[in-house]
Amino acid sequence: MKLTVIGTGYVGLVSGVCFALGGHHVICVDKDEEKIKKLKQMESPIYEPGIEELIELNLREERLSFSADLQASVRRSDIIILAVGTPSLPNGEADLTYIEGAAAEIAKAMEGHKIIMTKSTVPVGTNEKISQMISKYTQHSFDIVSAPEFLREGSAIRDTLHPDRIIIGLDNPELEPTMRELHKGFTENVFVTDIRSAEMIKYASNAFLATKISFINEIANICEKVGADVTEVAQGMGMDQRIGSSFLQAGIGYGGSCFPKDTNALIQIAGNVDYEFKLLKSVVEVNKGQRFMIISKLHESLGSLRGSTIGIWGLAFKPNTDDVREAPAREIVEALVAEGATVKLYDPIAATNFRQQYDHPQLRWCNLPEEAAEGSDAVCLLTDWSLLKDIDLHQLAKSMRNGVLIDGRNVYSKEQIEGTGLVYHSVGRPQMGGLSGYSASVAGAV
Ligand SMILES: NC(=O)C1=CN([C@@H]2O[C@H](COP(=O)(O)OP(=O)(O)OC[C@H]3O[C@@H](n4cnc5c(N)ncnc54)[C@H](O)[C@@H]3O)[C@@H](O)[C@H]2O)C=CC1
Ligand SMILES: O=C(O)[C@H]1O[C@H](OP(=O)(O)OP(=O)(O)OC[C@H]2O[C@@H](n3ccc(=O)[nH]c3=O)[C@H](O)[C@@H]2O)[C@H](O)[C@@H](O)[C@@H]1O
Repeated sequence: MKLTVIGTGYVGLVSGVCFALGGHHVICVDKDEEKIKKLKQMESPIYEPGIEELIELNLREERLSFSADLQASVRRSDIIILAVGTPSLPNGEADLTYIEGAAAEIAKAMEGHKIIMTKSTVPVGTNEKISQMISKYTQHSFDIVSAPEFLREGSAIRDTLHPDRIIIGLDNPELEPTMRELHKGFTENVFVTDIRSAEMIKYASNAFLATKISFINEIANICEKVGADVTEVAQGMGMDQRIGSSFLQAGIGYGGSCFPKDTNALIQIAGNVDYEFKLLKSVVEVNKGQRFMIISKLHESLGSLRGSTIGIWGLAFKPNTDDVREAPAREIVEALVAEGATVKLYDPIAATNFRQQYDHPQLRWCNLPEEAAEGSDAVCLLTDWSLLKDIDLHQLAKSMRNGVLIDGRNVYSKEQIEGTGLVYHSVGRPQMGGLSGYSASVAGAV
């Protein structure tokens, strides 16, 4: 089939590349000409493991091309896939400006029948609005399909090629065979439903996953007070198949371009029909507070942070991505700066993106985790990059001014910490190491 994918972000680029791998002819379009220029040189504008190899393979086999010309690409394709951003407006609602802009352009380009498939996450009823909008600009016939995307950044290619399920929302049943054919080879698990239900499945899924995270984080906070270990609790809970073991990893809360935005959007979708989604509001509140436990734990160990040096390991909202949108690191670093700390930052991939969004004279940029730790009073691990698991913790303790390690993602085991001399705080697990001598040394330094 001939496809145009509009938007070469995390969803559009990965989908385009994977559809090309499935044997379709794909044009990936973006209005950002810099991105298109890079892509034509086989350079990915986003960091996603494996993407550049697949771009190269598909270009070589002439199934994939890149273009900034939306209208010409639409004319050459049968199926147009919308994968543009739907960021949050200040009131939490989804901003549909990019969707509307792209829809208008598609309509103006149409010279015959097209199938328009929405992969962007859009509020219930949006596909109907897209349909009305397109009808305003063209006399040609078209079909609308809602095909929400469930990939995760960092494992986007695997998630796309082997999804748990594919959701297809349509109101013209004749489209079903074409949609099954399009996704052939990815999974047999294709669930066909109406458009509004498909739109809702996307928000409900993200909201449910966010709820699991806030739930386990509250359990973690209680564990700390009653002397239980949340990793043991989560493991024991997860053995019940009705609960499942995934998304029960306690930590500093969820970030990223989707959970924060989509939970707020669903609260608004409910609010627009006079329904107060109380549970989801609490999930969001719990998540907002959770990241600041890093600051409380620093206070517990160090007292005032004025004049202290704090190392930060991890700026991305999760490992294996360069995405810093809504990363918990941002608010934590800002709070440390406001409290008068010098902050030494390290991230293997996301530092450039973070620095473009936030920089300050109190920040020091480091190329290695050891560099961020050296001479610091405390190190806070905010992203569970796998390379951090193998750090020599004995050496770490020796290189720091005060060996406080705050592990916001429960990366280290008790065995790894024992004997290092580190004062170790994690989330929902017992603290290890003493505080002796520390408070006195900070008091002396201030
Ligand atoms: N990032 C993720 O992991 C996931 C995102 N989603 C949803 O997919 C959608 C896209 O998300 P991302 O890929 O993260 O966005 P992104 O912001 O990384 O990429 C969107 C791209 O669309 C381009 N664009 C905007 N308007 C355009 C137009 N008229 N013509 C051509 N290009 C245009 C932008 O220049 C940008 O490159 C959002 O609705 C998001 O909620 C869904 C599942 C996963
Ligand atoms: O709609 C979207 O954009 C996507 O949002 C999430 O994917 P993503 O944001 O890429 O990453 P996740 O792996 O879900 O992690 C999100 C956040 O939750 C945190 N998290 C995740 C799992 C967990 O157990 N605990 C936890 O704190 C992560 O650290 C991260 O900050 C969903 O998992 C995808 O299915 C969905 O397609």
